[in-house]
Amino acid sequence: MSFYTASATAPVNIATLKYWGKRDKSLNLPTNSSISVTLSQDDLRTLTSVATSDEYKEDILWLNGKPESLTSERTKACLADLRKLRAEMEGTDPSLPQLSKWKLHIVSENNFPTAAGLASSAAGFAALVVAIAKLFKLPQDMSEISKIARKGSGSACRSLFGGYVAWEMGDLENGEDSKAVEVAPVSHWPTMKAAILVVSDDKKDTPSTSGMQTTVATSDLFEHRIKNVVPARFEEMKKSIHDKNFEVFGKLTMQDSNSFHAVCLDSYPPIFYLTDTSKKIIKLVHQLNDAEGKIIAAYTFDAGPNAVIYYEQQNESKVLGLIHKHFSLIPGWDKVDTSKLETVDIAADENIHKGVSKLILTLVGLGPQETSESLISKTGEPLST
Ligand SMILES: Nc1ncnc2c1ncn2[C@@H]1O[C@H](COP(=O)(O)OP(=O)(O)OP(=O)(O)O)[C@@H](O)[C@H]1O
Ligand SMILES: C[C@@](O)(CCOP(=O)(O)OP(=O)(O)O)CC(=O)O
Repeated sequence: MSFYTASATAPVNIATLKYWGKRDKSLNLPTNSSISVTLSQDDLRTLTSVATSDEYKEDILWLNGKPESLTSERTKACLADLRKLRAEMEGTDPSLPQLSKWKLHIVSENNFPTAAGLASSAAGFAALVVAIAKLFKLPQDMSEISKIARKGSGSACRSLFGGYVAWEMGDLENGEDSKAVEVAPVSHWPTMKAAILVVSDDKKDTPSTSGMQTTVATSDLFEHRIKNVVPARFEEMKKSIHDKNFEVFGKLTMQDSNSFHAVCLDSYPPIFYLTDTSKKIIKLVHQLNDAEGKIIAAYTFDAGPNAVIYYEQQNESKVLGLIHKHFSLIPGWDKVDTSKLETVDIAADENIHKGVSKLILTLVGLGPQETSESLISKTGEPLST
């Protein structure tokens, strides 16, 4: 029996300029370009192992220990593209094993809640595509591979790079120019940190895909957003990253989160992702920035109520001081010497912590990594971990 295997890890990314709207649903082509920060895999990551053998009977995926369907059009599109690239290599070099014709066994684990608005689909599809690209020894660069991950989940294309990443929407109908590119590596601005307040890790109400479709079909504000707001913001945000200008970056990040949730509300029927707790957190961040007289913290919310608060290392004592004042009772403080945090005198509803289940403290991080750690046995079954 012939057996080949490879494993890769991939990070979560949280957009600071949101992707919301598709111009082509099957190719996952967006109506606007977007920007994100890749988060450290020490805290949030997917590990995916893939194996192929001439004896496997079917493609199988085990996600977090359970068999998961591989029949979705999106996953099929990713596997078909990867096999096509491998088949091209085999066509030019007949000595290569015919991996493109064999079935795949895939074992994947997320070290954080799946489908809870923490971008599991982004890390998941990025890890899947990178692991198979390694297995097939594909020569394509990460931007090329990002076009395949994009077909799995739009935001996944941005998880192909570390640091600061843009997804250029492109304008070709076949999507060949709709790809992720690096804006700047982690080393350019390594002091960017993120505090994630997990407001709910239940599965969310309106999935991103259907939410976007409703918005594109019904919101007038959305037209304004994609034509008049995002194009200039995309350039300004890239510049703020190049300049390491947190004041500009933070303001644009908060404005874009608000703009995205405004078009959700303007959809018909309206889509609500922010909860009362999310709104109270927004208010706290504005109060902190007002008290400082400048922007030192910036919130952003995806298609769910969880708050991601970006800040720079040099302001950690103040930003975490505020968060600790209100959320000291929730788990997630083990990495911090809380006695050293600044006392920040900003009041909020005394029960605000009850809406939050945990805190994840993380920072900007690297892109996908090949790893020798494997989740799959020689017989192609998940290894118990
Ligand atoms: N490790 C993985 N490997 C393959 N697919 C995955 C993996 N993790 C998640 N997915 C896919 O992504 C789906 C979850 O995507 P969904 O968009 O609902 O949630 P999310 O990505 O956590 O939230 P959001 O996109 O709003 O941040 C899962 O049901 C699964 O199909
Ligand atoms: C609000 C967002 O997080 C939406 C992400 O949407 P998805 O990438 O999950 O959508 P699909 O392409 O349909 O899989 C904003 C963002 O990440 O840019």
